[in-house]
Amino acid sequence: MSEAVISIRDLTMAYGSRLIQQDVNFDVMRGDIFVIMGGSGCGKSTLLKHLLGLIEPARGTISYGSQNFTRAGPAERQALRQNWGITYQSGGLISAMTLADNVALPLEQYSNYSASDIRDIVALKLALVGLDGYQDFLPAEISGGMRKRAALARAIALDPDILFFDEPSAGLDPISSRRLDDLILQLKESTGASVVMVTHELPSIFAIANNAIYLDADSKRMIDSGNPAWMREHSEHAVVRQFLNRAADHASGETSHE
Ligand SMILES: Nc1ncnc2c1ncn2[C@@H]1O[C@H](COP(=O)(O)OP(=O)(O)OP(=O)(O)O)[C@@H](O)[C@H]1O
Repeated sequence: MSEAVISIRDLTMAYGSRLIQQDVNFDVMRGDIFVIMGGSGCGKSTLLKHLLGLIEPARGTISYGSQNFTRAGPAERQALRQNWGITYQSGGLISAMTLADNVALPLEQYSNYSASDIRDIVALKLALVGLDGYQDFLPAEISGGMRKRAALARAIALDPDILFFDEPSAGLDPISSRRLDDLILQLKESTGASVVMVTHELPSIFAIANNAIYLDADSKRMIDSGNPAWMREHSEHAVVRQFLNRAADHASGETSHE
């Protein structure tokens, strides 16, 4: 039976007096690969920052399971955060540290594993993302796609329940992007983690997401939610159908010179 891992109720987001989105309601269910969609500037990154507790809601609540995150104190929030793995758009690896040291960082910070256990876990996580043998490389010594995968290895170091991605495939070529999609899907299957992501990569949405919301910049409301493939055909909002049908155009050829 599926259960909600994140519940958003009547969420209004604003920067000071500047309203970004109002009355947003949705649930992320366990095992979802959930995508936050919408045109540029609609508030996708802002919503992700709310989910991570980096920005506080103007109104409404964010809950993780039965815990009200919005009202939680620092200790409770920290406990919840330890169940999250986060990869930022830039990757966020520390450039002066090897991949192994980067992946070891959260383990050293938040677990009680011994040094030798940490070495084993790091090797396992790097192998899971296809970076076996790259332990001693610095981030600058590997490709962009490999850096994204290394960041993913670090995000899964503590076996999180929820993985958050901000534009995971930004800046990647289509093949690396596809490989990252496959990896996210595979990790979701093998770890049972739920995945929440912001992405502009429309082909990725159809490849891996089962659930999504669409934030509309004009009305400043979440105007649709559900399975993206279903929404592409059946959304009652033309703007949502158009947004998702662009994906088919992108996926079907490289002929556009835009
Ligand atoms: N710190 C801030 N202070 C004021 N306004 C902000 C701030 N950060 C973002 N905004 C504004 O909030 C709106 C939503 O921004 P956000 O980055 O969340 O959109 P987005 O949907 O992620 O956009 P994109 O797809 O272009 O990355 C934009 O109009 C942006 O200019």
